[in-house]
Amino acid sequence: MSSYKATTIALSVLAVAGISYAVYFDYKRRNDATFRRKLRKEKKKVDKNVAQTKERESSDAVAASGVNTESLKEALQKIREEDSPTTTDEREHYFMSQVGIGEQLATQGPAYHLPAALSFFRALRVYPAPVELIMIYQKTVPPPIFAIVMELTNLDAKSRAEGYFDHFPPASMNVSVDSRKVVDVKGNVMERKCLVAKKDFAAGDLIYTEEPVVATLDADLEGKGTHCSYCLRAIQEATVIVSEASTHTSVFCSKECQVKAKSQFETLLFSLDPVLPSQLATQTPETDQEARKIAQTEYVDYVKKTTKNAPLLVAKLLGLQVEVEMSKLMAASKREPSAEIGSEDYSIYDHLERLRYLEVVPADEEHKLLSKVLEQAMPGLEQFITDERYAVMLGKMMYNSFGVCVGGGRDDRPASIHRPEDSERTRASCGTSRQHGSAFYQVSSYLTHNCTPSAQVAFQSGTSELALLASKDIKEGEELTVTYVDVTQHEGEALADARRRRRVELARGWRFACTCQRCIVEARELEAESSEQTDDGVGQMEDGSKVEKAVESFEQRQKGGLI
Ligand SMILES: C[S@@+](CC[C@H](N)C(=O)[O-])C[C@H]1O[C@@H](n2cnc3c(N)ncnc32)[C@H](O)[C@@H]1O
Repeated sequence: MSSYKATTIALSVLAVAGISYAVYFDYKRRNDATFRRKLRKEKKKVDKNVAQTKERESSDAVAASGVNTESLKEALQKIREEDSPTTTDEREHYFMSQVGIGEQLATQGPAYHLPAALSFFRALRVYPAPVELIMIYQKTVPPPIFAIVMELTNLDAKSRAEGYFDHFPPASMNVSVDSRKVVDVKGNVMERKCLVAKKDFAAGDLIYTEEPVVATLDADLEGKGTHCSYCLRAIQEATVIVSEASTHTSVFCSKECQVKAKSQFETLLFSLDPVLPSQLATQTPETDQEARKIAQTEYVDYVKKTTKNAPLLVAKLLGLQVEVEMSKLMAASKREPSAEIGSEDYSIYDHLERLRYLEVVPADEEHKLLSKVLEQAMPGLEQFITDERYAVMLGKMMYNSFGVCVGGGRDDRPASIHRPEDSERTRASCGTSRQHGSAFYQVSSYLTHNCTPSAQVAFQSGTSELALLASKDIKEGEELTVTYVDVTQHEGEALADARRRRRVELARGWRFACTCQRCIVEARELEAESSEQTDDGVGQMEDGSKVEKAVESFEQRQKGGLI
């Protein structure tokens, strides 16, 4: 039996590898660090292999295949423009036929190396388990062809990574992401990403509105019947839709919110309904309903007790990802949060991957309880979120989420049960202590902080929809900034105290020392005013860990009555 036939047989077995693989297929292909590590490792091996092969084969034969980076880029572009199969059946059929074509062409000599590799590459693009497939290719596809497949894979990954900010944010939002150099109080130059205006705005103008990717009510409001669990809107008792079966006691303001919540996270996390549509359900083992309910109840009890919102944002993001993959599988719905990004090539995964995050150590039980919920809903799904991945996702939500303050916020939010340094902080101009819930937004997560901001976040529609309003006249190309914390100088508060309060809050929540003009000017003023030490220790820090140390020492000094 030829090695090529072996490829077909091995692949036929793998092609029915199971639905759970398919569900997070795209996710793995794009974001799995192990996959990428393996790719790099494979590439090294392949480069070595190719070098040896090249020595063996006549240079004429290699040249005959006509392969160079430019021709590969051109071929890649053409493949991208081709229609991709959408349903599972179509994918399977497309996959098998491309492998078949690749095998045929591979026997035709060096002149056909490139077309053969292109077919194998097409098959790889739609295969649910790319790592396994590459390993099979490595054993069964002739080395020069395999080398081309790997080169195509690397070029594909590289160009996707580089092209992201050409498509994001969508043009309709009038903003773009830019890298800007900033100088801190010590004169150090740093670079950071920020949002800039793509046209002029007058003070008071609406710059854009943005729906959250995921949002969650504060724990004390969840299930109380006063706010919608999906859009966070305040609701009248008469209009409340109670989801009786929800283990999270969710309530909704409308049928629409209920339906969206159900498809995005309720089904997976807080219900006993099947996660897979009936057409696919036959392919997964039966789940134990009682065990599923217990897992959900334990998880809900935990998140209510911890009163932090980031764990639920992570869980809901997972729900959303499962829904997106399911929709793709079913080809039943085109809904994807990334549709706004303006290119089918990019999705929410690409966005999440690029976000910076806080390094956090999640409570041990938090990840275990969520894993159990996933496992009980769809065995195998828990593997989707490793310890490391969970910590990163949690750090991303903690670093990037906004506090939703409808109508200026509320006065009855329970005080945090955590130590100040462990209390969760969201970017909320009214202060996290007055918010109704937390939400994560794709575009707004790039808004930087300024103590005299150029824009302001508002929730005008009374829901978690974020509106960015110009606080002053803004010129095209100018950085858009908001306040992450309350930057007002309270009545009776000295300038130095107000400055220190907001900077400590920024350092605790986001581990940075604010470099804005107001902070710099005030520092100079305070220095000039008094010969006393005006530095709070927070302003001199260059990296997160040092900022944290400064905060600690600041707190100790505060406790000791030194400041
Ligand atoms: C909350 S993060 C999110 C940024 C973006 N989503 C990302 O992932 O790259 C914003 C970061 O920009 C930097 N930054 C924002 N405003 C700043 C300011 N006024 N002074 C210094 N650094 C600032 C800090 O490092 C801060 O943590």
